Amino acid sequence: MRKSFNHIKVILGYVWSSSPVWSMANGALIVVRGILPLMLLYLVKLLVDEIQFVADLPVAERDFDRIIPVLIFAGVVFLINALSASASLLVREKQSYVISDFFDKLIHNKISGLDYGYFEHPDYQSLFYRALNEASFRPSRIFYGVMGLIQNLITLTLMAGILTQVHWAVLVILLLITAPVALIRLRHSRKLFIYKRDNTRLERTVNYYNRLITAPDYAKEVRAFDLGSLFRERYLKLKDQWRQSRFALLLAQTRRESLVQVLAAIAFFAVYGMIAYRAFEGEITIGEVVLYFMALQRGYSYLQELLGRVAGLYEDSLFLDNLFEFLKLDEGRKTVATTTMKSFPAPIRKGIEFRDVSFHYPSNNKWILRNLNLTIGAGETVALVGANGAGKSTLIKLLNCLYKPVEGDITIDGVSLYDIDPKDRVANVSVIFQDFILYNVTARENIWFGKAGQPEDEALIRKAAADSGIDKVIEGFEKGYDTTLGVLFEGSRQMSPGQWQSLALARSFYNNGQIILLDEPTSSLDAFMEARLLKYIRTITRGRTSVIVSHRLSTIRMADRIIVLKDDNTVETGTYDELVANPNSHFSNMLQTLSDAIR
Ligand SMILES: Nc1ncnc2c1ncn2[C@@H]1O[C@H](COP(=O)(O)OP(=O)(O)OP(=O)(O)O)[C@@H](O)[C@H]1O
Repeated sequence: MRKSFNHIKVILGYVWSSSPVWSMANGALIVVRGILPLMLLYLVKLLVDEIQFVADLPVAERDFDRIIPVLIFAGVVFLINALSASASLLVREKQSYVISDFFDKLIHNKISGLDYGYFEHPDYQSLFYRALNEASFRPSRIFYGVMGLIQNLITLTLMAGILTQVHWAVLVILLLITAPVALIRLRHSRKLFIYKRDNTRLERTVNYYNRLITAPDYAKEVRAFDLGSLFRERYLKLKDQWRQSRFALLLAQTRRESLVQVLAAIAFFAVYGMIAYRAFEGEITIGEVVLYFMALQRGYSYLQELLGRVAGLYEDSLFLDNLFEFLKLDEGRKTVATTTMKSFPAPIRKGIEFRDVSFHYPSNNKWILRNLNLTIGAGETVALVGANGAGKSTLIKLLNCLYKPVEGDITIDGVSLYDIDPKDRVANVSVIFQDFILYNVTARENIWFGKAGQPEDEALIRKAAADSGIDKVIEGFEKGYDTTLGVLFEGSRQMSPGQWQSLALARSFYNNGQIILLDEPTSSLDAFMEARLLKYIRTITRGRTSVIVSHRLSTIRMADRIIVLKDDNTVETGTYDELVANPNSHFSNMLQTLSDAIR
């Protein structure tokens, strides 16, 4: 409970700091809307008593004008009540935008600063899923829950004044019949939280199959292998499993609640009976009977609402655990204080050095690289080769600081790569990953994203497109560089995988960094495009320090030097001619195996 209370306090602090004016407007409306129901009740009582009084007068003395002021007053209060309801909706909507923007920013900033490793680690997927799902709506709900609670408290306190006029015991009875339901709900909230936490994986699997069935990325293969019915079956089976245990929880709660509701109804009618009896005895007026009946009925529903809100708040605060757990994740990139960050060496004089680098992924202790020592000289172009799974892409990820070596260090001109200001590094390293992104934005933006920190440079964009050979394709579109690419949006134009790869290359050319990292840059290109591109890669890598991962001989031959990553975590390096001339080299064995296979 204490933890929940603290969570709520933190969220309210966030909300207040993000929107003090809207919070005050909301608060004022809450007070008004807390008092108005009671005023309405009193006006009904007043009206009934006035009507009764006038009706009891001899016919000649009856004067309807007596009732008119009360009617007008009731009308005004009614109008204020209705207007305040509309204003409250508007203010809530507006403030919910501010709250949602605030938390989106908090989460987006956090997620952008997180180490890349979290995204590839299965253990964190469920935490991300829960945090991102909960964070979107729980904070607003907590704020409005607290606001509603205050409104209920104001109304109930005033209502309690009326109800004690019937009998002091009425309040106790009301509390006794509503408290058990609230306790049942509190227990259910906790169970629901534990259920959701323990079943995140199941819920994610259900969503995964839903995506496999519905998302465009999978549509081709799902049809080609006729996987639709299999996935639908799995989806329904898992969803049913997920829903059944959730329904069982709800059923248990409903059973307990129903029992308590029966007792509540009995107590309720006993109090109604008491009021009716006092009216029968002439102790109270008909107006008072109406007032008490309505106050009792409203008091009961407000009290239920209030305790329901307490349970809701408790539930929301439990779920906030997910958000806070997520916000507490380490931001590896921030471990180096901004003041001690170094600049990227410009120009690079010595080159890149791997000093005793060992690496395994956080989710698996198997070494991918072990005691790796190698240098890539300034201005040198090396081809990184090796069998599938040898660790080539991993090495590219390390050079991009997506991971840090478990042991050893990678330096540029002696400066640890991890001490360099990330912004400076991004500006100096051009990269194309094996699994590059197909951005569904315009062709121009697709290229500009290579250096989005600076304004678009039209001439450079066109040059990068021409150098990667995608210019003719883009110019062939009706809207040229303004054409939205992909299949997601109306009026878009789709390109072939090879064309997308050329575009991704244009993006990395546009970045124009001192270091160029290309992970299988020509894997989807046809022989002509590849030949053309190799010529250009040779030009842009001249004078730049480049690492090119490739399985293609044509690309490998182009490099100044070849680094072969072997399965036993050792490396072999030399020029193409040196490695081929050495019959014992791993590289020449690879080539031999290849030519035997072709023969
Ligand atoms: N995120 C990850 N978590 C755990 N292990 C991983 C992860 N990514 C890759 N691996 C493992 O690391 C090893 C090296 O993978 P990497 O992608 O670097 O190989 P590669 O040489 O680029 O292969 P390919 O030629 O197929 O592209 C593989 O055994 C792979 O299973």
